[in-house]
Amino acid sequence: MSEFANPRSNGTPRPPVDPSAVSSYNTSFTLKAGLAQMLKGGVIMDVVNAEQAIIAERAGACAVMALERVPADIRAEGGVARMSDPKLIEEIIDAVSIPVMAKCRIGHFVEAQILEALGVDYIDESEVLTPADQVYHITKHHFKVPFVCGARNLGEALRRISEGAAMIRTKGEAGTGDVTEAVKHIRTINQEIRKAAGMSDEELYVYAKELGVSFHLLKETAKKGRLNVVNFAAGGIATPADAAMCMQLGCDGVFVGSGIFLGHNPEKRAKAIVQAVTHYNDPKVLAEVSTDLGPAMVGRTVESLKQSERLAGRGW
Ligand SMILES: O=C(CO)[C@H](O)[C@H](O)COP(=O)(O)O
Repeated sequence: MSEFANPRSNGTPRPPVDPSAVSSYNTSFTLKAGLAQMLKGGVIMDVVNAEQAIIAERAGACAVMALERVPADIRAEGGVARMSDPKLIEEIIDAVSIPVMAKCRIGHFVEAQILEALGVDYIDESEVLTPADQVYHITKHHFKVPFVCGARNLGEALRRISEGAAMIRTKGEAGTGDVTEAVKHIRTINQEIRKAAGMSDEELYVYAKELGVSFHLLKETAKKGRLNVVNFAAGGIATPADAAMCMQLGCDGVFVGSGIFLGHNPEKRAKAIVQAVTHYNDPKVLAEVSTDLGPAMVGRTVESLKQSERLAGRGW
């Protein structure tokens, strides 16, 4: 046995690492993360059919998320939630010119392969669907299409980025219409980045171990003072004020799912939320766009949810 052989292998020599493959990983990640930068300052809206997708596009959404049921309905109906029917996704792709995202289950790399073959612009490996794997997330570097993933804290965000996620969204508690968890996750990530930014290398090594992340990625994040990919807010955003609050807390944009098409007057609310994200620092505009929208979705408070009903705990 050579001195470099792995004692646990069957003796077959491991192929040497191909440096060009490593650098193409990096190039492709840079491209995918750059693509996500183009969504900055925008609103991504959940839509369940082509008609809603057209409303979202006309309202100024920067992208749509194609799915069969918005999170509030997934929550209400229960059962196993899976990738949507390709027919629905194709109808939505045909209906709009803005990017179309679609969700696969956590760890379900075959659903991701199918979504990539359908030509979606982004895949969301989402805790809103029932996880397919209790241990592993998808190795997103293996795909050409960019992925967005949810995170509740800096550790989760950096682990997903290491796996190849080109965009992060705070998880919030989807389908509730209650913005508290989104706010908590945004604040947690911000606080943890600030903490890392004040650390020496020795301290960062220990913090990286504590968070379960790569020292180099943590150091890069600390130096930048932000994630190295865009971070959108998601989960429970139901009003223009919710959306503007997430932006003022430092997010690059927002996802709105249940809040638009389960509220009254979806067209007006969709436009109002887009305006609120654009003018998030202008209370006069926020007052104007918040006026006369009709009732927001009824929703549920996060506090009233049983542990088993919480979606944000899925993924690790
Ligand atoms: O899963 C999503 C992002 O990938 C949803 O778009 C978002 O989280 C929806 O949450 P809500 O219905 O509470 O707006």
